[in-house]
Amino acid sequence: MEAIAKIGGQADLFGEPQLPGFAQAEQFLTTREEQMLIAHIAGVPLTPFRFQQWTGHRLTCSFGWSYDFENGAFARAEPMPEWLNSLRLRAAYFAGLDASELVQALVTRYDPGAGIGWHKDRPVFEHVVGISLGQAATLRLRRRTPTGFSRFNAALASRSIYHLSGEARHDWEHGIAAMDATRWSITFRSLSAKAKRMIEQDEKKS
Ligand SMILES: O=C(O)CCC(=O)C(=O)O
Ligand SMILES: [Fe+2]
Repeated sequence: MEAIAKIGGQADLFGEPQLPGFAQAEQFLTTREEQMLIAHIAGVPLTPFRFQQWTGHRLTCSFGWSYDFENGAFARAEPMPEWLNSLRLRAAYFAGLDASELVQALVTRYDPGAGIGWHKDRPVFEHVVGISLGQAATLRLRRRTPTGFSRFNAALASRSIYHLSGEARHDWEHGIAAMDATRWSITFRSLSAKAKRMIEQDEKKS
């Protein structure tokens, strides 16, 4: 109830509070698909997330495009592996996007004790579509108000999918509290108009 009051009183058919630009669905994957994806991720060269000498317990690998948090470099990365193809198609369909828009995939493993602090995704990206595997988590969102923060929490069940766009993506920060068992996520992203222009200009030069 608190969230409903705080974000302006919108609720869906089931009385669940709504945050504009945030959508999610449970049972997006079967348990077998979840297990297969986790097995594929075991073969991915994940590296610890690093930012200004701070190493998180979070391990990641980018496909398609990568953003280096240490030097701000945005660059082409390894192409997406084939095992992500059908997932990308389905994720795009869920988000109402064309699969060709989802040019980045970030594969993340959160070991026990790992989470992700408050942030907004980098401005080179636009849509964020995330799939959760393993331990359930809570995606926390917040937005500053004159007197404090509006807050919105979304349960990320294993095998569920969410889409961050518009207001939820641009105006709200999000984070995930540390979990006590392993969670994996696969997040697909599209590029922002600004990033597309930047790439076009770079490619004209070369
Ligand atoms: O693990 C997730 O579902 C989301 C993580 C996240 O916010 C990010 O990688 O930007
Ligand atoms: Fe994020």
